[in-house]
Amino acid sequence: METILEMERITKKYGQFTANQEISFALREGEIHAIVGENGAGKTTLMRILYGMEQPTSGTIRIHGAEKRFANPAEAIDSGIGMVHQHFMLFPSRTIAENIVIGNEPRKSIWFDRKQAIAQVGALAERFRLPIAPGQKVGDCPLGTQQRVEILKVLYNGAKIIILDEPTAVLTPLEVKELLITLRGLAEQGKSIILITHKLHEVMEVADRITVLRNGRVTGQLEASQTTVEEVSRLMVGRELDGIRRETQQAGQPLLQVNRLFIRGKKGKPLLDHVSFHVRSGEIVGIAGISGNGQSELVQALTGLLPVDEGTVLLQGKEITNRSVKQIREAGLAHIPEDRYLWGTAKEASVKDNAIMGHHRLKEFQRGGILRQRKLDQLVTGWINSFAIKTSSLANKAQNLSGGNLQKVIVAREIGHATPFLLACEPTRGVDIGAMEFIHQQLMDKRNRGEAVLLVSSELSEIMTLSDRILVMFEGKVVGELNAETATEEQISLLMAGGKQP
Ligand SMILES: Nc1ncnc2c1ncn2[C@@H]1O[C@H](COP(=O)(O)OP(=O)(O)OP(=O)(O)O)[C@@H](O)[C@H]1O
Repeated sequence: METILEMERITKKYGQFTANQEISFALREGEIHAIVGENGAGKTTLMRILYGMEQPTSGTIRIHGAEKRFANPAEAIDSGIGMVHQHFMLFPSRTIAENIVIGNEPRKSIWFDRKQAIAQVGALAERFRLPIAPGQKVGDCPLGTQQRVEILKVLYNGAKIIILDEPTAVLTPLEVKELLITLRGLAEQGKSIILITHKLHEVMEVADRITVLRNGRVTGQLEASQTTVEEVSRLMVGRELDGIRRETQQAGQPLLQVNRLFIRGKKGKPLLDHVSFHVRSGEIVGIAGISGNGQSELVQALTGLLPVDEGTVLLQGKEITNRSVKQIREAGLAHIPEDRYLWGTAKEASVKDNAIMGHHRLKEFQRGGILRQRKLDQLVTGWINSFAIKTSSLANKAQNLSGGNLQKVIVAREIGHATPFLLACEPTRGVDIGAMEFIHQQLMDKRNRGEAVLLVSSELSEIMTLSDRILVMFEGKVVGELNAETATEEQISLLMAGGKQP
């Protein structure tokens, strides 16, 4: 296979900090090349340089042997590079076809030629075997379809090299399978794919080669068929992973009691349909379900972000139904939100301010109405060390942190104070395997201390590893409860898809 892209000795410095250190990387035509590495290893930085979003401090990019410099993404696109971002950049009120052709629309004299756009997009989708309905509104499509639209957009613009940044993070297990098949199909048709991901099993399934980054440097370049998940994770993390320690433990009294919660929906169907369950002290209860089946509404109802129409929520015996977020937190609830950017952080604020948010009101951190800065610095520095959060300083803006490191700030903030109850939503989304194991152990320790955790996750493996009991949600209802020790992935998947418990 011919080499299409070479990145040679790329270095990127932000002030004193080196995000990429002499990284060399070659991509062959028709290959899927995974780039893996811990949070903050420099994967996204390298791709932003390739896509013209950042300029390297030094180093060379060549395409088909010719040296290139991309001042902006438009220049990278002109050279056949496309990027599918983690957060989709689509117009929800526009159709699939309009989203794909935007910026390069077919025209009949000066007017947008809608018919032609639909025909072109339809033909493109067929050629690359990406099923979509060109006339459908993007806002009505599930995330898996929206991602296909992003891929088609990149193909429409003539990309030969396609960069995908954590593409499976938001997908259901079935959508993940479909995406991996799509990627193989694209590679077979000669496209070269760079895949950034933390999911090593997916890497093993789909990639031809793997480049491992650690602290901004390349620590390994491997053929996927000749390596193992264990070897790759050792190169990523620099040590063997331990596995998590679960103590046998008798669950105690119910800490959270949810009784017949009901939220009316706009289209007649309830968003939550008389949901009842409890979580006892010393227990992790997992909620499994395909996203969009009421999990988000349940979480928002429990945390005071969405009012409920009927039913009650009790925390440590005290009613918290329809109370304010502040009141609910004061009653003993901590919350790792599912979307770290929307609910979890203030991007413009410092790492320290983000880490103490919500806790700044605690008496121990105030004296005479003034924050005890030194004490707070000590607290946050302790978290930065124990969670291995990569940041240049406490004053660094949250938006400068890599996605996984920002997630660790949120987890530290919500676990750092031993609240009796934790609602953990997608707690390891976007974090590397070392950090994932660390966060899992923190959740388990919380349970082992006799506190309680409600875990909402789209990762079945996470639910199965951590939970004592598993509840499955479908169409706003809890449709099954399983003992995690005996439950199988097949049983849970069946319930998630609306099947009956055998
Ligand atoms: N604009 C910036 N200013 C200062 N530091 C930055 C900036 N952008 C990135 N960094 C730092 O560079 C390092 C590499 O970040 P990058 O986003 O490339 O990591 P990553 O490997 O993609 O991590 P993740 O898996 O968490 O997404 C991080 O420590 C990050 O804080």
